[in-house]
Amino acid sequence: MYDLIVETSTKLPKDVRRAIVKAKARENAGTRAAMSLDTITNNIKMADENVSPICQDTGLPTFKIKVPVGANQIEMKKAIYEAIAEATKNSKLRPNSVDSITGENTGDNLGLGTPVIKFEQWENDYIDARLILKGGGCENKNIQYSLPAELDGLGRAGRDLDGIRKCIMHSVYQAQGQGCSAGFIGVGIGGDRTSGYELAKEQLFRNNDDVNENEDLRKLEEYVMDNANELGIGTMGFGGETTLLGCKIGVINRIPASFFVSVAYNCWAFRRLGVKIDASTGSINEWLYMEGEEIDFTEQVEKEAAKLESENGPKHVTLQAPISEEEIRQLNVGDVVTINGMMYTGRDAIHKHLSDHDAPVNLDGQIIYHCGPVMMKDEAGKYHVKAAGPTTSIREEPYQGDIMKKFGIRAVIGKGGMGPKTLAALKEHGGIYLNAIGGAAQYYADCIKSVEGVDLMEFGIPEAMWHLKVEGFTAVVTMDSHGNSLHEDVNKSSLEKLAKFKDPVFK
Ligand SMILES: O=C(O)C[C@H](O)C(=O)O
Ligand code: SF4
Repeated sequence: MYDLIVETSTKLPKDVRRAIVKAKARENAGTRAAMSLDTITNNIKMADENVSPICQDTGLPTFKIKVPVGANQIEMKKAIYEAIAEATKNSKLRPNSVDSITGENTGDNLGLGTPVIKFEQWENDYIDARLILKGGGCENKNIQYSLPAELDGLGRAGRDLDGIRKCIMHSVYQAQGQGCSAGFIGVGIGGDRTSGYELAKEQLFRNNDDVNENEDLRKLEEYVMDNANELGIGTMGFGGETTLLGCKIGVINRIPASFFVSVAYNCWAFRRLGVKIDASTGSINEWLYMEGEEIDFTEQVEKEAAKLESENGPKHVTLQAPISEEEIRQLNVGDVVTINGMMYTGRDAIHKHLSDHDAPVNLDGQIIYHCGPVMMKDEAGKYHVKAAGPTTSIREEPYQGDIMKKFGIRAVIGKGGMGPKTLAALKEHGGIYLNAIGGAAQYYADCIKSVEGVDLMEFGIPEAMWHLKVEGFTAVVTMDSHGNSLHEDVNKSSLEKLAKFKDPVFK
């Protein structure tokens, strides 16, 4: 179980790698989407080499285990709990289990409801154990439709295959870049609100290259894969050719009055693996999702480096805090910014705290990074960053603008963009929003040269305010101080494109 957890957190399965490489081939060199995919492939390679988490959000570990009749599930649960605690201690998982009401972090990923373990008996004599580590940003973009429904851009979605088609297209649109697109979706048709989502998540365990045995669903999967990319949302919501990397659809019966279509959205960092285990010895006999072509990311990364040197990319600016208002006003959406010097992490707990407390450090002219890192404390008590990509910024929308103005913060780094309240504050106060590449936790951890301090540790490791010294930390300006937002633009254009899918396709 320990090996399964470590491999799942640090190595993407082969089918997922192939989907990412295909996406790369579709993007034009030099575009934001291509640059993001370069960072993503580089990150996958670094996670392989460092045996460290691909993304800092190691999610809610969810195990699906098929056991021979008579296997002791109580003993197996105990083994899983032990392995989870051990993997957390060794920084292969971020401590991710928090009390829902107080926010207190248990520190070892164990607690009420975590991890999720589902057993099923079967007639075979071996154990099939599968694990998915699905992070919070993409989980928040799951969506459930109750048909009939009125959908933005698409109009009426009725209780038939075409209504289902509309729901699926809409689900990709509503996720925008916030679930770290390009993503994979699992769709569950039917059931109740619980079993529908369950079915949707089960689809994520299918091999991305398989073919649906149900003829209607096969056609629907192919339709979605052929058309969703036309929404133009692209990697990280930057615009681009690839928005969706996989679509798997399942169906179960429903009761007459209910008609649910449930969609589970998974980021590109699609961490799910499985093993076949000998039921008598406990040894691993086979790894799953490992068939087919192996992608050599080392070769990929070298090719990109050569390509980049020969190209004129977007405007490139280097910043070091404290940043002046004048420097900020010179930046525009699309500029690429490289940061050297200090930045401070702050996510949900910090933003709420700062809204009615003083800051523990002087934030005038400083940079806030929406990030909950994986940390390791060495024997001398010094912290080291093991994984540190951005978190979804929109959660801080109610606080961000006020906090920037209150403390004089000049730049915020996160992913997925922010809303109109923050955009107005950036204009009024002189601030920028920088979009880092979601999930690229190894890439950014490598840019962090030292941990200079930490405040508010009582909020737990992911939520504390870490003082980070960085070098060469690169992100894109997606909201500037002149009222421009790439996120607003992509949202608007993708809604227009969504409306093109209004007419019936499946009669
Ligand atoms: O919690 C995190 O670090 C990130 C989260 O998975 C997100 O996508 O926002
Ligand atoms: S940060 Fe992005 S890649 Fe990581 S778990 Fe969240 S959605 Fe997935």
